Amino acid sequence: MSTPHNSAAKGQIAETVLLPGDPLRAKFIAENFLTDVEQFNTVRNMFGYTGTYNGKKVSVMGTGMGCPSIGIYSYELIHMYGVKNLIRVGSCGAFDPKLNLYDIVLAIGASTDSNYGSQYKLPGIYSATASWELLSKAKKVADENNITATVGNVLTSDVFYGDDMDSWKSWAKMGLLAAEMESYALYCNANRAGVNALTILTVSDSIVNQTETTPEQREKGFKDMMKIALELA
Ligand SMILES: O=P(O)(O)O[C@H]1O[C@H](CO)[C@@H](O)[C@H]1O
Ligand SMILES: O=c1cc[nH]c(=O)[nH]1
Repeated sequence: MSTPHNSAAKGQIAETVLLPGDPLRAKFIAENFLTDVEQFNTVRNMFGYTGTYNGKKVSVMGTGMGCPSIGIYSYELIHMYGVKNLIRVGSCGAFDPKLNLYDIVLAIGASTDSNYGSQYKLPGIYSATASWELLSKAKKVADENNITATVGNVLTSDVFYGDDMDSWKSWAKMGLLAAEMESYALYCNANRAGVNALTILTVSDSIVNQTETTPEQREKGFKDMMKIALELA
């Protein structure tokens, strides 16, 4: 079997899949953290791999950027490939001044300016939330490994270069920690289907402090994020 976007055969994808936005980050994870790696997808260069971590089968696949893109890939992973645990490993821009570069954020919920949730025709506004099972385990792994991980609400935005570059301040007033572009759609798809999803983010820049990571810092932060995500498999 295959889909318009994924050439994997049924059974080639593990029940737990790590989902970076960048397909090259998927390649990096497969090459540096997994053994016995098999590539299952190259369609649109959205690389997907399955391998082994600590004796457990785990997959990793890029999602692209934004709700429509992760919406497609996560839907297919859940409904066509039987994936049960979807763990986004992404970067974010921090609103909270207490967040340092390459700190980890565990997104307990995602607020949004996206219209993704309108498809469900709900009589109100949906709060998209993470799997408690994955979230509590991720926090435990972080604590045990002395990794600073802040749990909170994030903004999933449809825009990276918004017309109003100060709009983040209104979200920050509501306690949101950081901005990224995919978690709301991921959580909607997972919750609608009754499977588990969690977003783990590395702070790649601070919108409030006007700072950004060097490549070296990014590498360290991203490694912490991978460690937490892979321990959930
Ligand atoms: O690093 P990734 O996972 O792509 O995540 C963030 O980076 C991209 C924007 O540069 C958006 O996809 C945003 O969510
Ligand atoms: O500022 C940022 C950084 C990463 N990802 C985003 O969506 N925004």
